[in-house]
Amino acid sequence: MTRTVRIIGAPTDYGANRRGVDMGPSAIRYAGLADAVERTGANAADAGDLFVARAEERDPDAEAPAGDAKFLREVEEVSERLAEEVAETVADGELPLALGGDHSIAIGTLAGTGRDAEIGAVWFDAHGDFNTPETSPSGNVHGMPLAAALGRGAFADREWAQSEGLREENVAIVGLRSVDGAEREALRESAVTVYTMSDIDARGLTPVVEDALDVATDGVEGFHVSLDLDWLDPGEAPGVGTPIRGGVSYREAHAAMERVAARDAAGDAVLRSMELVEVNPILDEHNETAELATELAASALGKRIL
Ligand SMILES: NC(=[NH2+])NCCC[C@H](N)C(=O)O
Ligand SMILES: [Mn+2]
Ligand SMILES: [Mn+2]
Repeated sequence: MTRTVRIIGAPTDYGANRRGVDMGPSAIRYAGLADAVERTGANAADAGDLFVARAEERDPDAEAPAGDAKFLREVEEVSERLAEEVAETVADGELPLALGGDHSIAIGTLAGTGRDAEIGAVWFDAHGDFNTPETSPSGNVHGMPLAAALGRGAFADREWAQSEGLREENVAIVGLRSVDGAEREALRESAVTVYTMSDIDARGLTPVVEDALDVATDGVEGFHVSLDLDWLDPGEAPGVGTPIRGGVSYREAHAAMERVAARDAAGDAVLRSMELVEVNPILDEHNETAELATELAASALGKRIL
């Protein structure tokens, strides 16, 4: 049976400090995402963009009180819409491919994909995104979605943010190289598995990604792949808001996505949902980061060289 990939745009920048990332879905579509998906042998169905109130219409009083996250009410609205759409897509037997927008959209994706099943997640990112409103130095929600989905800190009583079927034991972060002080402590005492850039340097990419996939597929029905384009080195992916030197190469990124596809094909726990986030076309060079996002999605969905 041919798989259908439903493309869902979430053009938001409420979780980040930078304008422009809300144009990510347009840039990724312009780079040829639907065609690239179809060349993997899947059907591509584009569900269009979710409604996101324009930043110009932001309520100036929406700025969070000290110690809370910025634009959390706006993030909640977008998350609820996205969760609904993702849950519906999964219920229809299709694979949701969400396009950010900043990484706060993962709150909605994970809430939706974890609604009626035990799931795992692999987080390909330079950052841990494990802050909470209490620990965040910036107040930006794109540094918090993993903690939010797991109901940590101030997210404990925010049900909309939580992913019912996701447990820390089934979460793996790959390629971490930028982490804040209190975020580091939180990661250390959590049950999340972290593979840093040093682990990739010491062991090589493939075994690290295989281990991460073991974590994310252990005893669950399916796994989510969250791909923050700042996971790659800024030389390969310049169009991101929070670039960090020393990221993975073009080839390593493709190799990782090919491991995802292989694990999906093995069928013990299938690829259930995916998202491409943090592409900022204003900071990009000739749309190369959006093109890269498109290529990497194709590799994760089974595109092969031969
Ligand atoms: N998804 C991202 N690009 N996150 C960047 C987070 C940066 C920083 N750790 C913060 O919490 O503000
Ligand atoms: Mn990041
Ligand atoms: Mn991120």
